[in-house]
Amino acid sequence: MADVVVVGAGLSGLVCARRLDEAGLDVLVLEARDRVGGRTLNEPIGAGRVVEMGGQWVGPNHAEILRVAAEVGVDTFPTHIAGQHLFAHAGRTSRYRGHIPSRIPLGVLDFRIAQARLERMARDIDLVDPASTPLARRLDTLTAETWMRRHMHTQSGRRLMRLSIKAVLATEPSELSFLHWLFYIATGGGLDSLIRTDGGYQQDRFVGGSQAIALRLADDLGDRVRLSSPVRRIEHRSDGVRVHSDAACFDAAAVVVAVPPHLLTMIEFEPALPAACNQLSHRMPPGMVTKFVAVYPEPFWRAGGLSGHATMTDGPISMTFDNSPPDGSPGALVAFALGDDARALERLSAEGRQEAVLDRLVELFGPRAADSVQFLERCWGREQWTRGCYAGFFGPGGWTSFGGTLRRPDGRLFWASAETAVHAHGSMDGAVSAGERAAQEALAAVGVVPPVVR
Ligand SMILES: Cc1cc2nc3c(=O)[nH]c(=O)nc-3n(C[C@H](O)[C@H](O)[C@H](O)COP(=O)(O)OP(=O)(O)OC[C@H]3O[C@@H](n4cnc5c(N)ncnc54)[C@H](O)[C@@H]3O)c2cc1C
Repeated sequence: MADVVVVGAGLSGLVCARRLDEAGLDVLVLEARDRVGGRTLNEPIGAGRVVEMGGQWVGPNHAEILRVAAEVGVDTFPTHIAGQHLFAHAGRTSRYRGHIPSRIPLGVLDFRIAQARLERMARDIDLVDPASTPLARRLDTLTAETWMRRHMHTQSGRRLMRLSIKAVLATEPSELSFLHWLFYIATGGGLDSLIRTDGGYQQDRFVGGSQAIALRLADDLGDRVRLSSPVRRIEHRSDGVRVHSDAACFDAAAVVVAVPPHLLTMIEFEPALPAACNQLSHRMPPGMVTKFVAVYPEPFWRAGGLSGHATMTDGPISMTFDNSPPDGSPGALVAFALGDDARALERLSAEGRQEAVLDRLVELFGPRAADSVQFLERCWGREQWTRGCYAGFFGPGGWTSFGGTLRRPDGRLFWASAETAVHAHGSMDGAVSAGERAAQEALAAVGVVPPVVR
């Protein structure tokens, strides 16, 4: 019998298990996939180099993931951003510097005024319980799209704001609760912090790829991590839990479920979860993102004075970055298809998607972009054990009806995952802090430390 079973070997579950292990508990991690890391994933691009197909960037305010990376000996390096960026809008591509394209001054002004207003409103958000923010219900029943239509005055400004929302949450503003958008701005330390490279969320990457952190955490835990062990059923009683996976069935004093809320529908609970918790699992859908990486012998765009970063308001991809390894060899461009664009690309064959993405890269970076030596794609909506990314978000009414159950323990059941984080919600940093918090709760439940005061 283990003290605690952790379901899911993403960053959240692995960090939780590490803390429980450090406290002297007997811990077991059950992972559905045949690998660890969940939404972080490295793909080889030759000569021992990798690119990240899942979460990859960290910013200066991501202290939790940076601390864990340092603990397991994974360094960071700056995202390559030197040079001019590209902005493709209304059929024309132009160059710019800074982090907002300046070609459409009225649109930029409209965007900046809206940003200031959003950041003012975000300062009032109660991060621990957004539903108790003043006027929460009113904010929660609006979509971000409705707010933009009411409060922004130019089509180009709205297109910039739509692009920012898609880039940050991988969802359409029409699907998103306005309260969730404000919460996300607050949890990320402001809109600039969310969209910036220097000084923001995209500032740094991990040497050897972000999945290296999960791989090292799992190495340290050794055979206490069981792969290919999807958890199908959890029986929970006042004196313990029984966790049924495809591999075996395990008894423990407590269980930490470290999977995103929408995947709870794939686990049977006995007795059934409270109604609000059951419903929450249907009310926090993930965004939709397909990530493409085109690999080249060298980062040829740098010689032309380009950074490799491009933003586009008219699809089929919305942004690109230079994703080459630290020494720039080989060259790699990462491209993101987000929300409806990613859904539209799913209707094409793999060859059709590759052609559509490379054609767009050629329009942006010139004919050499057609000559990729390797082309990778990862549609996270197609992944059985993820089903969409970057993270779960709330649509209209979600926070005020279901937010209160997001991380509330139920007897011997505890909840982790990036979606349960207060700070840097939905990110790798959030995954780590949620894992640490759930570990503290589980330790209190088995009597190792006093209960956590929330
Ligand atoms: C394309 C993409 C880009 C992103 N970009 C960034 C970024 O640049 N910076 C950033 O900070 N974040 C980014 N993110 C988000 C970040 O990767 C995630 O928030 C974080 O990795 C989530 O960790 P987690 O442990 O909470 O969840 P997950 O990584 O999803 O881990 C959950 C684990 O549980 C397993 N599982 C699910 N169901 C079961 C079951 N029934 N039984 C057993 N195991 C189960 C899954 O296989 C998975 O391994 C991105 C994500 C994606 C996909």
